[in-house]
Amino acid sequence: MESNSRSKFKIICVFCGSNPGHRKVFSDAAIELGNELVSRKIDLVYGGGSVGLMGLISQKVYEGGCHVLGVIPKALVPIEISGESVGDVKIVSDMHERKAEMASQADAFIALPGGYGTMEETLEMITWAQLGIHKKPVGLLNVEGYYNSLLTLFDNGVEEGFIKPGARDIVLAAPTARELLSKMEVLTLANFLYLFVMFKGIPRFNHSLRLVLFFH
Ligand SMILES: C/C(=C\CNc1ncnc2c1ncn2[C@@H]1O[C@H](COP(=O)(O)O)[C@@H](O)[C@H]1O)CO
Repeated sequence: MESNSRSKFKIICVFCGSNPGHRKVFSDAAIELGNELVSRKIDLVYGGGSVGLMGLISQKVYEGGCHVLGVIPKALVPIEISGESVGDVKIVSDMHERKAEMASQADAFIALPGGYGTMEETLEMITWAQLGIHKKPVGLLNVEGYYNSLLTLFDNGVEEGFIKPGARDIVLAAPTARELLSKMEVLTLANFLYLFVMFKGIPRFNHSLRLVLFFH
């Protein structure tokens, strides 16, 4: 079903498994996220190729009429490695350039279930947010609790003093694509309002509001 309002996001980067996982629920989640992006008219940037969940989501978004950009390092281009991509493909020299390119193109990041590659890419975007390199939301699509143990590890990092409580909030999570995108939209709107009030201000309430927001 098509949504009435345009999303705050024009293009979202999805990290996901180059394998489909053992259970159908993961493929279903990739397809559902693809449908949700299409209904909100959000374009996709991803790792290129047609293997695993990457193939499923890119196909869905492409068929739904949104733009798909695959960013793929030279070494993964041969079709027997990554399969044939849909949409546009940008070939880059290595994995580092791929990540930087995906990060600069996207307004937000979502991780579907995946393996080391997915986790590494997602963790890097979280780290960049922590360092202030970007202010884009990062969401985990926690399909059937796939990311529960990672989220628990983050909580433990806070408990043990390695992750600041504020930095823990960088990571959003939800069990469905719809809920996750809604949470990410709300966060983006809140950040926008925060910046607006900090820099433009609201006449009369200006000073006190700034103080409240600053100490929030
Ligand atoms: C080795 C396998 C497939 C290789 N093909 C890939 N093609 C494109 N991108 C890939 C590939 N493998 C990994 N990636 C990147 O890492 C992420 C997924 O890694 P994961 O370990 O499967 O989570 C993905 O976002 C790509 O950027 C067969 O496994």
